[in-house]
Amino acid sequence: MTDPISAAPPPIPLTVITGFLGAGKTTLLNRLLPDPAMAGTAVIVNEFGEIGIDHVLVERADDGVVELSSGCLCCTIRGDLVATLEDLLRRLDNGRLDELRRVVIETTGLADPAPILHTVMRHPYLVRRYRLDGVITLVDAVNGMVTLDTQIEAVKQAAVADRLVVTKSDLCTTPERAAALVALRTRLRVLNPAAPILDAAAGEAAPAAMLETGLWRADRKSADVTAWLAEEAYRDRDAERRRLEARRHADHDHDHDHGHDHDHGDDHDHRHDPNRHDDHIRAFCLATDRPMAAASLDLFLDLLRSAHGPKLLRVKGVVRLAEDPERPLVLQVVQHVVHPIARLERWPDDDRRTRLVFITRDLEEGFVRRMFDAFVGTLAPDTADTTAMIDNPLQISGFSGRFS
Ligand SMILES: Nc1nc2c(ncn2[C@@H]2O[C@H](COP(=O)(O)OP(=O)(O)OP(=O)(O)O)[C@@H](O)[C@H]2O)c(=O)[nH]1
Repeated sequence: MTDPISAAPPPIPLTVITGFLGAGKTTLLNRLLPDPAMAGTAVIVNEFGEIGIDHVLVERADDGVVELSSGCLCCTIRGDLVATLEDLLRRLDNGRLDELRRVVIETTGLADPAPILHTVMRHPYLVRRYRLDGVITLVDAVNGMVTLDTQIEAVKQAAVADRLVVTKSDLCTTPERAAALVALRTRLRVLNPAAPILDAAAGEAAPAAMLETGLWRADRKSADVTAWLAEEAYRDRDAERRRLEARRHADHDHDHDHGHDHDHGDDHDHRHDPNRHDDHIRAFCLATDRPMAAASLDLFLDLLRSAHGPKLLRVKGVVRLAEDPERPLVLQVVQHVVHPIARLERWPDDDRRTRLVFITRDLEEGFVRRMFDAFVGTLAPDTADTTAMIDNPLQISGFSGRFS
């Protein structure tokens, strides 16, 4: 595997901006694009419907805009997305484009970002020329709570984000709305413990806070594994989630006892639905000191992918391979697609453990942890060890030896 750090030309960072309908994606982009830090940025917008208002707004701020107007980016025009990304490279390579320092893709409000990421990760050429920098998800301070209650897509968008941007907090001027904003931020923190939450109205959603969120720092010379994985953020997450759930249920019981009507109009009581989509989302980090054989890693991921692919919203991590422990393998998984990003030349700091961050839907941490322990050789009672799993041909689905 080649190391993209040393390969030339360096891959172009790609940022995906998601957020539910009307969350403020175009508004934020328009505010960002004139910033000198955004020079050399191409924006790919897609339209839902015929009226190209997004296009007009964005084009005013930047010439390098390509509009995709044939439908929703996630389901109908991935071919167009590939063509657009290829065309940008062509224009760069033959000098028609002076520079291409970054590509920003604004998705429709309904889009699941995974297929967009797959488009690049699975394309043999694009994956060498572009690198995913990050997913930025916008959440509306006024409507966000109800959107999260009702739309699983919105929950997934928030869960997989590298940065969360709360918009329209300037409208939270009543005590009720201010309290609802606090509750929304708490909910987002539990849903996605690692992503910083930026307040757009307070000017926090600036390029410096939102870009270069990936593994590589701007100078491309070093990888910041600790910041990328934000492993420590996951440690308190479960306790916080349990605390929140207990409070929600207590409030729910209390409201029932007092016969409250839960329809509060604009102020949207966040406590009214005990079966919220969030309860299906898990975010956790697995770590081990023990080096992992390439075949074990391969098998571990293959088993997870083949049996539970759609439940793996996002996995990212570094792996200490038994065969080459000094050069960590960096990988990223989005649903069923595994993307080994690179082999680093050395560990960037003293922490040389394998660390994998998981964001899952309807996939319990305990299940993944037990499987992981078996593959790294940390045996627990009543758990199959790696040999048993490898010896059982029924378990080996699509074994490919990818990392050996
Ligand atoms: N008060 C306030 N209004 C905002 C803010 N951000 C966006 N808006 C308004 O919210 C509305 C929707 O904003 P857009 O930027 O069009 O939202 P979008 O996410 O691009 O919308 P779609 O493309 O339809 O998904 C517009 O009327 C914006 O002016 C904000 O921070 N504060």
